[in-house]
Amino acid sequence: MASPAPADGDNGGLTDPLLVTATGHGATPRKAGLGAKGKYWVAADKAERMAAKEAGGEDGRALLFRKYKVKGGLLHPYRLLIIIRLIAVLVFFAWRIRHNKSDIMWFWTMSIVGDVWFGFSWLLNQLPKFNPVKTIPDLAALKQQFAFSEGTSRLPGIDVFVTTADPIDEPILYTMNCVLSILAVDYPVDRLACYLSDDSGALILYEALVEVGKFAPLWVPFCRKYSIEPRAPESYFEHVAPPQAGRVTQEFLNDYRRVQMEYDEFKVRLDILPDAIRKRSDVYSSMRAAEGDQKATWMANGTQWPGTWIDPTENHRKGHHAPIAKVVLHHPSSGQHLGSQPITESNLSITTTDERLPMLVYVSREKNPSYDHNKKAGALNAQLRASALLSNAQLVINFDCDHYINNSQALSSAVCFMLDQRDGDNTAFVQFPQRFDNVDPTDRYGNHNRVFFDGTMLALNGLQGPSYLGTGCMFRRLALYGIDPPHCRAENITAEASRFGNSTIFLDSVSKALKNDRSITPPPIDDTFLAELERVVTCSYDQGSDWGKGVGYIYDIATEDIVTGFHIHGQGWRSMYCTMEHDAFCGVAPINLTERLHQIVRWSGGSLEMFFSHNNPFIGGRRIQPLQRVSYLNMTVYPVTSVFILIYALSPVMWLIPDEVYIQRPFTRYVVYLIIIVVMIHMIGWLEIKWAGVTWLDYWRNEQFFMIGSTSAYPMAVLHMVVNLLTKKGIHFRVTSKQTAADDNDKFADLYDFRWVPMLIPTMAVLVCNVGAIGVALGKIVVNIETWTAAKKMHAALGLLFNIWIMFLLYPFALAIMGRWAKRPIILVILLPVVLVLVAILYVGLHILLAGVIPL
Ligand SMILES: O=c1ccn([C@@H]2O[C@H](COP(=O)(O)OP(=O)(O)O[C@H]3O[C@H](CO)[C@@H](O)[C@H](O)[C@H]3O)[C@@H](O)[C@H]2O)c(=O)[nH]1
Ligand SMILES: [Mn+2]
Repeated sequence: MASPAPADGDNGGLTDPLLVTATGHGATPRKAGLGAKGKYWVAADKAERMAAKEAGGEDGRALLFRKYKVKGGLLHPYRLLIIIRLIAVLVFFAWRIRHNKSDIMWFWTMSIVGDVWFGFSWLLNQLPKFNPVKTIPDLAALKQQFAFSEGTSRLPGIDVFVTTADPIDEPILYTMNCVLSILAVDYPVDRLACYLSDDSGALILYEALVEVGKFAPLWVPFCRKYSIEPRAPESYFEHVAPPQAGRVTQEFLNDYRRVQMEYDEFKVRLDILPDAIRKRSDVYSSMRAAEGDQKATWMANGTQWPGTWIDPTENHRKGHHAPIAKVVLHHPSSGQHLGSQPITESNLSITTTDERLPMLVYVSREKNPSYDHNKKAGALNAQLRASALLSNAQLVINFDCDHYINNSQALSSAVCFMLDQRDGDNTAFVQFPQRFDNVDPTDRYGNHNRVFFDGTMLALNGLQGPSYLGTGCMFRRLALYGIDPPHCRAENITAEASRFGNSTIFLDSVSKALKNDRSITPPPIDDTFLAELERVVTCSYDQGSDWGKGVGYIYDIATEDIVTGFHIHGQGWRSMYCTMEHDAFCGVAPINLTERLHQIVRWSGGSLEMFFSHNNPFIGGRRIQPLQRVSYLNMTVYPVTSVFILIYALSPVMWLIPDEVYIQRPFTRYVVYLIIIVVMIHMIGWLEIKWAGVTWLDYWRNEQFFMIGSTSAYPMAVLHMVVNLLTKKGIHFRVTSKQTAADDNDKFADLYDFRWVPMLIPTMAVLVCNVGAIGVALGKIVVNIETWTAAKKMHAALGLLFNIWIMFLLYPFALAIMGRWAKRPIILVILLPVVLVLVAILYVGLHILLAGVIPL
């Protein structure tokens, strides 16, 4: 699991998360010893450190992170190999063009186009990786410079946003665990606020938050007192070994049991919420039935819920309801809680522990069928505005509801980058890698995406910075507002209503943000203030302003993340990648193939949409560095590659043609050249996985999933895009289901739950085509073994190599269609040869039967 079991030792049984050395992620334990720096990295900021030391930190700011580059011994061969391959590819093209001999000329021409595209897209992908940089926060320096204790702290405020869109598809328990992990994070409570955006407008989510407000007064001090990790109770109780009597103090044992019991009760209360709300509503509604009221949904205080009702009616359904903003836990300085007393009067034996909690706010923006809600970006922008009115923190960070804080130091770590004396002020956002703890042990569908998170992103970190990836990313509020970075900011910027919308309080908050003149405590929350809070989350607020265009998260695209990051980079800001030895955040990934592919369609579709928008990397983003631009180009056009891959993968169909046909002559040479440049890709990949610190399995899964995606989701996205260009219809945001196959006994039940969707037809076609081709090839060999020349046998063998390679790449897909049978992959190993032999026999039989009729 995500965190190494820390429950032994004598400080109440817990270790300092910063000192944890054995890194772990998901179910696959990583090789120990890779450490923070890894053995292939060396310090890259010695000179800077020396200079800072000599200057004696005159500007009062320390170096708050360390920078590492890849060791010369690995970096130089890596770069050299890239150059050699580039030359090899060019030579290969020249050779092909000079030997333009083929049995099917149109196919030859197409394959040349395909090869040129492969070469080009490889270059787009490879060039930005020339100079990977790893940056690691120096928390000790931060703690030394900025006092953490309340009252004296000079740390900037952080507003944390959580988004949820559905209480069923996105289980409430996950969302509440996310919220609890935020409330318990190690950061000054008066400088932290948590906002939950609920796009379903369901009372149940609000009441679940109220329950959190009752359980948190126990959970948070418990975490603080014993330095609990992770601070999401579900993960803590489920995955961390329980303390054993005798090995920990009695006090810890007692507190642990107490908190665990209360947590179980908290879960029960969450479970009965739907029933409780329904029963209460029935009672109230029957009392009011005489007054002719509809069957409303009622809150505990006897008022009607302004959001979605259990029995939806006009103005009270998911896509149509009033704006709601409710403070669940007030700012600690106000010293009041919302009617909710902590569960018991006598808490833990927490005499010395700080019991205060950060502010917690529920927001459900208004919904109306006549407005476009702009999906997640719309929700985040509503939170951005609501939080500006209440806490207006300098920094904001957002989480998907299925992610939680796994390392309580994560927020402070991101702050290290923002406050660093080097480029801190020009850093717009700090992105963390995404980690998942529900992925099957061998990561069948490449959910961990290590090659991307640990390779590509470190590469970008050496340029202008990683792209924004949607969750676990801390922003500077001003950067999100579309303000230029300090190094190129105009003087006297004013907050205009035409740009930010016409709320005076909001505009005032922008001016304050610009002057960095904020107060820690929120304004008094009276009725006028609450009305304004709700007004900034109405549908119409965005209208006629720059929200979603140059202000806030960007609209009109299936994926707001890449484009929002692009826009910010385009203004000249930089970003930083924050890797921590003990993973900062952890989330849930779709391990079901169909769900996973839907997610991929959205991502790749969003990329293409970006390419065909004014945010196209060729024309947009005026201050983007050249190589960073190349990388954005790669991120937006990569799905196109799949069209060529799909054609190639279907080409073995040629085995069915009776004659010998060669796409390129001389064939043997062609294949040998091809093998050389393909092998070189993997040699580069091999060096890459070394510096990225990922395993061969990670690399291989990545290759496999790219093949599966290239025959399903990516071409689907391309198709979507074509339709989109013709009809102007965007891709629908289908929230990734967090639970499909429910099975209490099998954590990975989803893996074996296979559902057909049309986009899988090409994948199936490729599989059938390759199995058929290998079978027919075997048959041909049997029939012709006597007559074939050595050269011909060689050609057959080389052709087959390609087919077999495709089969290996499609292996996870083959497992997917086996459904539950895939629990024993051995079946496939037996079944496949049987099928191949059957096809071969069929071919031989047909050959004998029809010998005189048609030439086979
Ligand atoms: O109308 C909407 C739709 C989605 N969401 C939220 O958006 C988040 C991401 O949705 P999810 O279905 O979980 O998407 P994933 O594919 O798991 O998310 C990945 O891909 C998204 C981009 O497509 C990124 O924004 C995410 O951060 C990234 O984790 C969730 O918290 C949702 O509740 C909303 O708030 N409102
Ligand atoms: Mn998700």
